[in-house]
Amino acid sequence: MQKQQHRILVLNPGSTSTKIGVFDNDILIMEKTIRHSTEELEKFPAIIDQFAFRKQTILEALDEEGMNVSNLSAVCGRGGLLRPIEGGTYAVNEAMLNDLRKGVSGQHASNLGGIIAFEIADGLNIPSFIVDPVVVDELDPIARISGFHLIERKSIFHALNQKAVARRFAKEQGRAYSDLRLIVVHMGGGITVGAHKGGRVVDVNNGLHGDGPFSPERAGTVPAGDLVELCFSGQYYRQEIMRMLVGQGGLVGYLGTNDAVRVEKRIQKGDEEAKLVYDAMAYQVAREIGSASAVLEGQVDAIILTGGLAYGKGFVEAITKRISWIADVVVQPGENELQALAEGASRVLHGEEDAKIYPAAQ
Ligand SMILES: Nc1ncnc2c1ncn2[C@@H]1O[C@H](COP(=O)(O)OP(=O)(O)O)[C@@H](O)[C@H]1O
Ligand SMILES: CCCC(=O)OP(=O)(O)O
Repeated sequence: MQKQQHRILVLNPGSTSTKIGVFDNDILIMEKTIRHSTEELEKFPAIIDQFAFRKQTILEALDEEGMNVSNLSAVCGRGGLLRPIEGGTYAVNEAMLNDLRKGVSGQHASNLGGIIAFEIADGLNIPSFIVDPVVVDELDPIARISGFHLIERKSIFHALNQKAVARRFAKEQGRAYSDLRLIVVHMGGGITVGAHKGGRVVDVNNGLHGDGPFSPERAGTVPAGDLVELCFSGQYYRQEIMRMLVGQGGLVGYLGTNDAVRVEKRIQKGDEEAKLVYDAMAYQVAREIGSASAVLEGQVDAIILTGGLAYGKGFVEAITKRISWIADVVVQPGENELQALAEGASRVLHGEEDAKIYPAAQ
C-alpha cells in the first residue's frame, strides 16, 4: 500500500544561519540556507529577541520559493536547550514552550526551532514537533565528572546531526550503528566532538558554554582561574562575559567575523593573524579528537568530519594531518539535519512511532 503523503516544513535555526526545508514525507522538495552575519545578530540582546526576525525570514523564504503553507501537514523544528531528555521525536507542548522561552538550560538559536514551529503550525491547525534536541544525554557516568564537585559536565551538542551522519555512515558500511565506535565532529557555529559507542554518545564536549575547541562564535575551554579573575574584575557585567564566551567568542572575538569563508579569503591575501587563529581552531579540534580516541580506548572505526566548516579544504587538511593515524577520516560537509527532522516527523505522522511527551517541570 502506498504511504499517505504529508508535506512537512522543517526549520533549523543555527547560531550563524537559518536553514529551512520542505519535504513530501521524507523526500526533499525545497531547501534554503539563510546566513546571518555577526553584525545582523548582535543587535538582539537575547536569543528569544530573534524570534520575529527569524520567523519573518522563514516566511519570506517560503514565499520566494512559491511554497503555500496551507498545504502543510506538520512543522518540525530543531530542538533546543530543554531539560536533559532521551532522543526521539517530541510533540511541542506548553511545558516545552515555557522551557524554550525561559532558556531553562541556556540560550541558543535552536531554542527558536520549537517555538517558531509551534507558531506557524498553530495558525494552520496542524501539529508541531522537535527531534533529537541539543540536550540529548547519553553520557557515561565517568564522563559527567568534571573534577570540581560543584559542577557536572553536561551533554549539549549537535545531537541531531551527529546521530544522523553516524547512522548514515553505518548504513553505507552495511553495519549496525550500535556495533561501531565512531568519533563524530560537527563543525558549525559551535563545534562538538562526540565519542559514539554502542549506539550512544558516551562523551562529548559541551559545545555551548562548556568546554572543547573554540569555534566560529564560541570560546570553548578557557583557563578557569583567569576566567574567574575576569568575572570579578569589576570591568564586566555577567551578561557581557557570557556573550564574549558564546556569540562573540572564537573567530568573532579574534577576527570580528563568524564566517570561515571570509577568514579563508583573508588568509589567501596574506593576513598572518587570521592564519594563526584559523590554524589554532583546527589544532584544538584535532586535540579534542585525540581525547575522544582515548575515551574509545583507541578502537575507532572512523572519524567523521561534518558541518559547514567541513567545506573548508584547508581546514579539513589541517585537522586530518594531526589525527589520520587514529582511524580513517570521512568528510561529510554540511549537515543532515533537515532530512533527520523530516524523517522524525514523518515516522510520527505515519504512525510508525508515537510522539514523545516532554514532561512538565516537577
Ligand atoms: N564553503 C565553505 N568553506 C569554509 N567554511 C564554510 C563554507 N560554508 C560554510 N562555512 C562556514 O561554516 C560555518 C557555519 O556552519 P553551519 O554548520 O552552517 O553552522 P550553523 O548551523 O551553526 O549556523 C560558518 O563559519 C561558515 O562560514
Ligand atoms: C548548542 C550545541 C549546538 C550548536 O552549537 O549548534 P550551532 O553550531 O548551530 O550553533
